[in-house]
Amino acid sequence: MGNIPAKFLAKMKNLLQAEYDNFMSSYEWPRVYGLRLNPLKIDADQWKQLSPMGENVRPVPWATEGYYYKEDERPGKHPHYHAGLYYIQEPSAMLPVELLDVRPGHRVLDLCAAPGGKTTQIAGKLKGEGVIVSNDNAAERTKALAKNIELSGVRNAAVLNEEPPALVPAFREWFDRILVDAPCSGEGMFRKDEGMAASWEKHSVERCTIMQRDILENASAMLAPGGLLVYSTCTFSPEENESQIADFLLRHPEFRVEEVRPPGGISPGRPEWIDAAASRELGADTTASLAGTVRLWPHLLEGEGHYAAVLRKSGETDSPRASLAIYEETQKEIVTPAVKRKKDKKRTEEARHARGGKSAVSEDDPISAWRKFAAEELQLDESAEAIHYGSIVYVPSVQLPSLDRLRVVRPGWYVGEAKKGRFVPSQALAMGLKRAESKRSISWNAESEEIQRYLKGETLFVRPEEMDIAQGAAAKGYVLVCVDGYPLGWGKYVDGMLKNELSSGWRQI
Ligand SMILES: C[S@@+](CC[C@H](N)C(=O)[O-])C[C@H]1O[C@@H](n2cnc3c(N)ncnc32)[C@H](O)[C@@H]1O
Repeated sequence: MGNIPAKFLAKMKNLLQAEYDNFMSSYEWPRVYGLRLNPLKIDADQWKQLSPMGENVRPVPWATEGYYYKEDERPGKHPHYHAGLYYIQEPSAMLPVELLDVRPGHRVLDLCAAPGGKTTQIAGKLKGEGVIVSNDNAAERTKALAKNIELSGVRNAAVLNEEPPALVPAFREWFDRILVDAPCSGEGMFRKDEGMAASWEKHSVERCTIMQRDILENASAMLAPGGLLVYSTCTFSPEENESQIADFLLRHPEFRVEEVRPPGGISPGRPEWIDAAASRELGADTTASLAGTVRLWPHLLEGEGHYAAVLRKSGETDSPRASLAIYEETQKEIVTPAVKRKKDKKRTEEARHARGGKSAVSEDDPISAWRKFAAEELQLDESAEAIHYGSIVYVPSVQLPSLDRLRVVRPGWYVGEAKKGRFVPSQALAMGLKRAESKRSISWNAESEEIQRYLKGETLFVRPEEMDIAQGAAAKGYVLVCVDGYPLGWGKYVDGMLKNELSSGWRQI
């Protein structure tokens, strides 16, 4: 680890004193690898029965669905990865969402979300109820974010590409839970990613501190009274951690630190590292409460360096929206045909805007095309209203506030596109379905040649009796192709041939 900046090492020596040598020894240790099971698809018992890998993993102490695996297992190459059964995630990075106390029905904002590790973890905790609004200000990175959401089969997410101040007017005090997994100087990642060490000077601590302050400021305005905000970084610098929270608490007396007592070698925050003037201004009790934030040290646990703080906003007691349906009812607008025409036109404009100005070709009534497809090809127990942006159809899980003037990547579950009077189902639809929700499906096991060939994009030859076909449905048509019963994508069956409909970006060449 010759390229760790000397300035960083000197700072750590000064902070850690007697503990410094121990800390430094962690750079010599091998990296650990983690994956998180996706509870929207599978639980631990089912996975262990299905996969030999399930026998060789160890649980991550602070993450319900987290496991350590050995590098040579290469789970990212396995068909179960392509079916979204798990997400590969650094073990320490699994903690912030565990602290967010997400419950089904919550409205959750993941403000700095790409590439989506924590968003997919949040979605698992929502169990399909409520909504996760997932935002990142880097347009390019929102592509990976949307793909990971789709891979995980999440139906109740919206993806935005905005600067936080632009979100505030639409979402003021709207969220029950907010995660700020902040851009940071990345000091905790030097062992995992040597590139982070090389770019440390560029992403200077000072620059990051200013960005984080602004992001937190906007996040606080979007949190409902009584709600929880978790702030996390993958860096050691006190300026981006305890001092950032101290500074926030000084500006926001309506927030307090909620003490974390996690298991597994996780350490308390270090109030003694904030500067004396801030400490005096905060007062002894609030300063001491910073010990209730947490640090993950690579020399004290199996994971990289992280920091997390849980902040509660004062106000009425927070609870999941037990009466969500009633609440949503009160939010519904009365839509007359004239209002609908106006809204459709506005959505088409938004779609054009979201695609960087390219014109969206609007087909004749994409919603009817979707409904017809759903009735003919699916067995969905859904009454949710679909919306369309041009020819593309989405199913939002709850009614969001108006997204006018926002850069919208996905306003809801992207189910497909109306094309010349046909409806073409999306990869996201396939991944979000359970096998039984498609009228036609076929499944092979993970080791089969058919699965390898399907993932490469090849056409397969199948007999109708190999497929599961709902009573009354014809053999010809869209087939949900599954591995061990979990969807991988679409095929189209005609006369003994299964044409491969796996989207090009999802194929394994
Ligand atoms: C630590 S990464 C997030 C990792 C992500 N939470 C996950 O678990 O996969 C920080 C992210 O913040 C984004 N970001 C930086 N500045 C931002 C801002 N002002 N508003 C929103 N996102 C921002 C970056 O593009 C980056 O994707």
